Amino acid sequence: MTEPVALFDLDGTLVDSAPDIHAALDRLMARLGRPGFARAEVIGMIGDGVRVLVERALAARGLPFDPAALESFSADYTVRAAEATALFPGIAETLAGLEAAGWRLAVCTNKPAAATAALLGALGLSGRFAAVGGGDSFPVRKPDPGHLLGTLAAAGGGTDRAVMIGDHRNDILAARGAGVPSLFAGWGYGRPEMAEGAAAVIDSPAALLPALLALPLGHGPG
Ligand SMILES: O=C(O)COP(=O)(O)O
Ligand SMILES: [Mg+2]
Repeated sequence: MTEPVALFDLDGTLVDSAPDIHAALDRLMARLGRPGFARAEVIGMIGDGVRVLVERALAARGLPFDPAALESFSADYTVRAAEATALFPGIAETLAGLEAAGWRLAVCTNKPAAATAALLGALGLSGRFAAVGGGDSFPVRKPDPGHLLGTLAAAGGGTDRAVMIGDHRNDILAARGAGVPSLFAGWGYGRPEMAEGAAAVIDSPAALLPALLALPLGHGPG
């Protein structure tokens, strides 16, 4: 039997990345001669991938979508994604605890693969994950279950022994579509109503490890 797989969302679940996303959006706005944003506005724009993020930011400043702005944001953000971004407190212990319990770890994020790889590398997490599925790794992305299923397959796992942990409606919907249970990361960027359909809402990373280990994920390896 394959090992259980924990599929983690990235932004707002493993890492507090809003400061660097915010800074990169403000730099884009400065280049366009527009004012920057408040942190809460930026947090409300995160979750549907970089194209939608830039689209929302431009729209908030009365500007139409522009592929050049998207390219400009992406080039800047990818090399500066880890300036202020860190794991949420308690996440490192959660990952270590899962590994010690024989779980495989994976990342399923709508953040593009290049920025994801740069960020995980800067945080010293490269190699900790059996698979990393970015927002442009597959033809589809969350909430499409194909993103989760593709990441899970790359991690060598099966839907009978996997769980998705995420802070956005898209994470919960992708899991439901894939037939995988999900836990809602209450410490993240999503609004409480986005948890609908999750097996449970977890309030802090410290509470995540016991919740994961208590899940009935088929029969254990031994
Ligand atoms: O890039 C986004 O919009 C969100 O990324 P996430 O899927 O890791 O939360
Ligand atoms: Mg997220």
